[in-house]
Amino acid sequence: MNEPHCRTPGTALVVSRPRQLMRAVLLGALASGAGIALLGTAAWLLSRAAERPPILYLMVAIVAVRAFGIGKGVLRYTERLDSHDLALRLQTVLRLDTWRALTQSTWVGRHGGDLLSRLVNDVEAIQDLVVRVIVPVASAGLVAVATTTVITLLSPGAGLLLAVSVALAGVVMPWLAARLAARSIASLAPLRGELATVAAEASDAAPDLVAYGATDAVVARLAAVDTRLRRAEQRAAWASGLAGFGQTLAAGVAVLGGLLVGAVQVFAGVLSPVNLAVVVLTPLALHEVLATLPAAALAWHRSHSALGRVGEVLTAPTVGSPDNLSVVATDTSEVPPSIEIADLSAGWPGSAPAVVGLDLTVQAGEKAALVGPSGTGKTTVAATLLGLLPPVAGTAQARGRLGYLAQDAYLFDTTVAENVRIGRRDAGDTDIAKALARARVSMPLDRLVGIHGTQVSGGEARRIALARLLLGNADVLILDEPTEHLDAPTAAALVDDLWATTTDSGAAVLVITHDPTLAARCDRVVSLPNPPVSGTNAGLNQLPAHDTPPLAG
Ligand SMILES: Nc1ncnc2c1ncn2[C@@H]1O[C@H](COP(=O)(O)OP(=O)(O)OP(=O)(O)O)[C@@H](O)[C@H]1O
Repeated sequence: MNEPHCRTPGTALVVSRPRQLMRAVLLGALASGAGIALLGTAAWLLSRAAERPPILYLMVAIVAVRAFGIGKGVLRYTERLDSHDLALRLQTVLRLDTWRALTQSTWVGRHGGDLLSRLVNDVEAIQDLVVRVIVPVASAGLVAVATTTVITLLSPGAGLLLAVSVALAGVVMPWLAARLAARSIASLAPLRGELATVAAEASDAAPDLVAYGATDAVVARLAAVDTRLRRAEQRAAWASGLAGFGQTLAAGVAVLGGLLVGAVQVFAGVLSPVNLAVVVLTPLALHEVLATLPAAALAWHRSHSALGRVGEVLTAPTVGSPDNLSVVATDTSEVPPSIEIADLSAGWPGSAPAVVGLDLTVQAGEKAALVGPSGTGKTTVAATLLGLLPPVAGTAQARGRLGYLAQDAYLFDTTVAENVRIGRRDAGDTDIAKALARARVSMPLDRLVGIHGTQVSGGEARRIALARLLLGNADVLILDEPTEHLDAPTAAALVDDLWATTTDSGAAVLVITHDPTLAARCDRVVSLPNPPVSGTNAGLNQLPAHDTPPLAG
């Protein structure tokens, strides 16, 4: 079945399956109705049985009590199946849409590390929209109308009192709970995100914090966020407790009022004593159903804020997109691999371009070095070539099978072999071992690297990432600091191998580096000057390798 992949938040999906939603509401109403009817019929049966009629007069009621008792459970179970199915579908579509939106933009990078944990919580909170808000509220509304109608038919006065108590317990109290807890609920998800960020940061930075004796400050920060979160939760709990108290009062009014009004009617001879039990006890069961509504009102607030935040991500302007990759995958037996950058201005959203007016062509079999002081935009050029950033002006295009060695290449918490296999999913262990050997890694394939590669050295991590790249048989290579963290002999040997491989295959290679020795081994060096205050990169230099300028950083 095709789910709609709209870029509007998930309410559209709920509405897009109206039949399933209506079925869940109806089943919910029937389940609650069966519970209320069970109490009403049982009340009637007990009162009538006290009059000692022939047993046959009670048979229908006895069977009805059993049917309502069994039906209540079966109907509730089927309602849960239906509503959870709808909620999980909603979650799946939202997760996919959110993931797609995140992969198509630099949204995460621009909004801090808590965004991901907040988004996970938010998408989960949206599930409540169906399970805890729409279905319980709509089904409670239906049974409230039906029960009040039945009681009004038996005793108009008791029916009126019941209607007032329903309005109090089903509308006023949930509204009050939501109003009192609105601010705390809005702050819950951001606070949970903040707590997750501080905890993750504390764990990642643990060695530095211990070394600088800064653990107390981080623990204090954790405790402060935890305290704010606990207070917000307490305020929300207090509001729903108050609403629960109001609901109990409303239920008491319905029962005692029904007893008084009903008793008067019994004495007046307009209500049978048997029906008095029904008029008095049935409202109790109805109020049990209404008791879930303050929680529904709080869940609505939570889901509503969550939908707002997820919607913000879904409707954020796309910044960079793998779908718009500036890489043209071509059959390089017909068109040689190349990198072509013309009059490129590149930069990050919200900032002035880091690079202005860059022209650079790397032909097949050629190696060019992109150098320049730290922060001058070398990695930004690579991100633009990869299609992660749209060019601010000009063009940047890679033609061929692109391989990228990122400056901070990610290592997954698995084995060396699995980290390398990402370069080519169908590669066997022999190919992986060869790629590792070419990248000068001498580790068992099944060696675990730890979270973010924490169980290997910086140089080993770099070489594992390089092996991943080599496995992919790319013919356009962008290497961001390939010799970083390596000692001089290892770096030299690794570059020898890399050069031999890429020269044989006729690859176009762009090396981003601060290493003058590596830059000197390239055919050409393009130097990025410090970013201009205004105007263009007039000082952009293309020098032969032996004229490499002194590099900063
Ligand atoms: N994700 C990002 N969002 C916003 N700005 C960024 C981002 N990454 C880098 N920048 C900014 O863009 C500019 C260029 O950064 P870039 O990483 O391209 O420089 P670089 O020349 O590669 O530096 P280095 O040699 O230190 O790696 C810098 O001012 C940097 O602060």
